[in-house]
Amino acid sequence: MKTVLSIAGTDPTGGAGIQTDLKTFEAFGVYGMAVITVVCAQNTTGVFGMQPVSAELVGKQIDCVFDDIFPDAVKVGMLYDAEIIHTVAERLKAYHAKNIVLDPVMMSSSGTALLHHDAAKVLQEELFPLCTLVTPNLHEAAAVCSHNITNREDMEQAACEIVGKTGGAVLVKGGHLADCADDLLFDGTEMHWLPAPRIDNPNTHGTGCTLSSAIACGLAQGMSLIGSVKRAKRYLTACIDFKLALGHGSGPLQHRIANWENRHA
Ligand SMILES: Nc1ncnc2c1ncn2[C@@H]1O[C@H](COP(=O)(O)OP(=O)(O)O)[C@@H](O)[C@H]1O
Ligand SMILES: Cc1ncc(COP(=O)(O)OP(=O)(O)O)c(N)n1
Repeated sequence: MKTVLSIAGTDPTGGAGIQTDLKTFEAFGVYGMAVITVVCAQNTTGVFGMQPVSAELVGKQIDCVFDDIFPDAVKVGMLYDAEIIHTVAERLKAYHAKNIVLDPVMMSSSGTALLHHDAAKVLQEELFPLCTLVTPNLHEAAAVCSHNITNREDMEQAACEIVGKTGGAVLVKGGHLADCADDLLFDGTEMHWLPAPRIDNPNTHGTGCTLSSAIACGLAQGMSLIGSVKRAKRYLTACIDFKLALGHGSGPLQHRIANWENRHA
């Protein structure tokens, strides 16, 4: 049995964070584990409160996992502050964790900051270099590169800049592009565009969490990086296209989809 660990925050309505990560792990048939970094009071309409877990307890949770069931891949999501980032980076390094996929969560779609303003630098300096893949959306990539990213040309430039800083691979997600949902994978050698039509669906809460978790599953299962990303994108597109309608805001995704493997992204 392949095992995947998510280190992330929570969403009691199940749309984002740990809850959606575990649903994704289940859909891919891997054994899912979870270390909680911050408890969030959030739903489809917004974020109403956050209580970080102490960095010490985050570290102990990670020890409990790695000392007992060593994960084949790790997905890292919301980390909240510099102290938690530092602890997570220190532990992942000490355990020689493999196949680390980082979704550098900074802001909710409703506009709430999910990362302290002084922590983005620590994230880049301490965690990015440990990762197999970093998956910023356009806003997160812009924060890392310090310039706006609004089109495919900007995305290619940002991908080069981010790989130049980290040495690992980057997936710049195009979910916030105006007319399509094309993502760009750059591994330092080749650029791979993953084209996808923009699906007319306001319910896209947790798309970034789902995508990064699905990629981690592929890596855990021994797939190549490009193979894992393409399969994850196909799965995510099917989840969005199901058009589940729950809640009063930007709703969550459906995770149990029949025959999604046979669909084009
Ligand atoms: N309306 C949509 N139609 C199709 N794919 C989408 C749509 N919205 C987002 N995606 C895809 O969901 C994934 C997450 O994208 P994005 O929204 O950019 O990240 P985040 O959730 O981190 O803000 C990407 O693969 C993106 O292309
Ligand atoms: C606990 C937690 N983690 C991450 C997010 C953000 O989710 P993401 O899939 O990156 O994007 P949106 O749902 O904001 O479009 C979150 N809200 N909570």
